[in-house]
Order: sequence, then C-alpha cells, then structure tokens
Amino acid sequence: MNSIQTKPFTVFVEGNIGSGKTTFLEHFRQFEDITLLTEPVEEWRNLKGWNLLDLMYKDPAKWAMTFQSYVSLTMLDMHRRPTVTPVKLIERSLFSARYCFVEHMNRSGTLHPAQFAVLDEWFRFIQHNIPIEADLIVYLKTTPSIVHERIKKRARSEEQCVPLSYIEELHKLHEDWLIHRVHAECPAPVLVLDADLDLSQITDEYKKSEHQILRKAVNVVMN
Ligand SMILES: Cc1cc2cn([C@H]3C[C@H](O)[C@@H](CO)O3)c(=O)nc2[nH]1
Repeated sequence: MNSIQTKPFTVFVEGNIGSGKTTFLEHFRQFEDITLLTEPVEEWRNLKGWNLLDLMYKDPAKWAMTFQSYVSLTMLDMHRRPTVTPVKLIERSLFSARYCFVEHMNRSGTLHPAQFAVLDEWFRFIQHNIPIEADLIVYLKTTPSIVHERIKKRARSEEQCVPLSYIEELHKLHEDWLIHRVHAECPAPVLVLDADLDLSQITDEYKKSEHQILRKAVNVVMN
C-alpha cells in the first residue's frame, strides 16, 4: 500500500434521484483499495434536530437556500476527506450540486437571483481554490419515468411529493452536463452506465466500470 498517498484516483458517481447510486457504491464495498463516500442524506435529515431535506421539499422557496448551503458544506467535507486508499468513490459532488440541483432551483425561481448569486460565488471560489475535481465520472443514466416509479416504491417520506416534471428537469440538466458537456470546468471523462436495468441485470453493467476503476487502484498500488 502506498502510504504517502498523493491525490487518490477520484470517481464521482452521478445520476438522477433513484438512479441506483447507493446500490452502485455498495457493489464496490467488496474491494479493500477503494474508499466509498455515500451521500450524507442523514446529515441533511437531522442537523441539530432539523430535517432540512423535509423542510426544503415542503417549502422550497423558503428553505432551498438553507438546504443547498448545507448540502454544499457536507459535499466539500467529502471532497476534502483524506483517504489512504488509491481510489475514492464519492456519491454526487459539488458539481452536481451546482450544475443540476442549484441550477434547476435558479431556473425555476425557487431560489431568488440574489440567493443563486451567493451559492454560485461559493462554488466558484471553492472550485478555483480547492482541488475537488474528478478523474472519472460514472453517470448512472436513467429514464425519468422509471426512476419516478422507483422513488415511489423506495418511499423515502420526504420525496413522495416529487413530481415527474422535477425528475425530467433534473434529467435534462444531468444530460447537458455529462453527455453534452456544456460545462467546460469539469472535464473528467464520463463512463455512462444504463441504470434503467433492474437489480437482477445491473451487476453486469457495474462490471463495465470495475475494470476502469480497479485498474487505477492496482496501478497506484503497484507504483
Ligand atoms: C449535491 C446534491 C445532492 C442533492 C440531493 N438533493 C435531494 C435529492 C433527493 O431527494 C435527496 C437525496 O439525494 O436529496 C437535493 O435536493 N440537492 C442535492 N445536491
């Protein structure tokens, strides 16, 4: 094991709500040379007793700014988390926060332009001053209607009122970023997986990424 670890090979696992990111990350728990950082939803659901996720879904205009501010802090903590393993998988990122969720809240008017400007300034400052970029992005590509059904089955209470239109808008923003590559500041290569597949078939799809991810682990350890 390379003890004086430089920057680990960093992979963002990105995708719409219900696209199977947590399941994908769990698939890699079997390998010891990889650090998995799952989305800190539990922190968003209980900050000193406040369920910011629920508050945001119940009254987006009032709580979106507060929620996205805290999400950004927890994501920055994950980006900055020192790891001893050669590979680090992170569920989502400050980039999906800015390019997908905050972008949608700006376009839909959920965020006041002044609130959006503050979140954008935070993102730009972090991006220019702290090394948070990915070496690879795994994009769990899904069809909005399929993930909308999954969200209803998963029955995370805060999400039950999420309309299909919201999922469709988030899908488009993920596609703009990861397929059409509209954001030049995030140049990492993207590995697209078909995450519409159901659990029984998805493991073969995950194996496609294993090679790209594990090879990096072996390379770094061998060097
Ligand atoms: C980076 C980032 C993740 C993230 C998740 N969410 C919501 C979508 C899901 O309902 C829940 C867990 O991903 O949190 C959000 O509103 N804004 C976010 N920003």
